[in-house]
Amino acid sequence: MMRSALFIPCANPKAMAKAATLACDALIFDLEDAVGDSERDGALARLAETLAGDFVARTVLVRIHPQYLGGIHKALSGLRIDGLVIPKVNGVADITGVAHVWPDMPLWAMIETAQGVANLAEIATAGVKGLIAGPNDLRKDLRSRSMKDRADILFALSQIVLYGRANGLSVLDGVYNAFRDEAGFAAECEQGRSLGFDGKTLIHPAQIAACEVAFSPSEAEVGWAKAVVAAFEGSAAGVVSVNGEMVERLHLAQAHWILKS
Ligand SMILES: CC(C)(COP(=O)(O)OP(=O)(O)OC[C@H]1O[C@@H](n2cnc3c(N)ncnc32)[C@H](O)[C@@H]1OP(=O)(O)O)[C@@H](O)C(=O)NCCC(=O)NCCSC(=O)C[C@H](O)C(=O)O
Ligand SMILES: [Mg+2]
Repeated sequence: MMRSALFIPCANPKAMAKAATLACDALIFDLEDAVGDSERDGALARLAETLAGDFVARTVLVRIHPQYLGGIHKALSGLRIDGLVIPKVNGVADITGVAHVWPDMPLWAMIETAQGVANLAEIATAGVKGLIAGPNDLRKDLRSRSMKDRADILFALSQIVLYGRANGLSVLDGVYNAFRDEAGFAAECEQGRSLGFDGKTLIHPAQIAACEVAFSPSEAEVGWAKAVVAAFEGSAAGVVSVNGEMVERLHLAQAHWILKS
């Protein structure tokens, strides 16, 4: 399960000091956009030091800057990293280039350019473990304006889910920039969950709790799942009725998935 994945800017000593204790599903240590050019060496050294410690989060990812991959590999190889996040993936070459330098490392592709969306079919079959939406870069590339309910990038979000699911990959929604806007964030989590995303990338620790609630089954979903399992118990029927609704065996599989989540 990866419901919540928090970006930690490696150039920020206070944020890095908090990383070990943050109770999100995944941490994404960022060496790309959250690090200024003059901060690069210090950020990398701080990350190497931090990765030597333990974390409450189950999964530790590093978002690389492809331009500096050689130095990043040299500084971090042998340290605990569960996967690399590749930003601005336009096509398969962006993935094979990283895999060549860092073989056997699980890779995640950020889909945040027009080319990335257009080439999703090849990116999703290039051996990556997951896809991550990047709404900020995507809007920049598309020259779109942020619209209500993300109407301007909805097609891309749905394509990310579609190609991810078709290839058995994890799919994470993009960040919500207004980190003090709790209601707006909750609504966007709800939308991401409804679109089919497994979880969401975050920029602030205050977003973790609400995100985990949104991407976990609701009480109503658990109630429905239990009722479906009960309805099929000891029954050989292909279809039954639960609370006035048709339920088929495909719903039983869905119910088991909800109860397992
Ligand atoms: C957005 C922020 C710059 C806000 O920071 P700040 O004003 O310092 O917030 P607070 O005062 O509320 O912070 C309270 C304390 O929490 C720590 N903190 C804040 N954010 C994080 C974090 N992400 N991880 C760990 N700790 C964090 C602060 O240091 C404060 O500590 P203390 O003073 O000791 O109490 C900031 O939240 C931030 O930088 N967020 C992450 C930004 C980032 O990583 N950006 C890159 C990834 S997002 C992206 O690239 C999108 C994608 O690619 C796309 O295209 O869409
Ligand atoms: Mg981006």
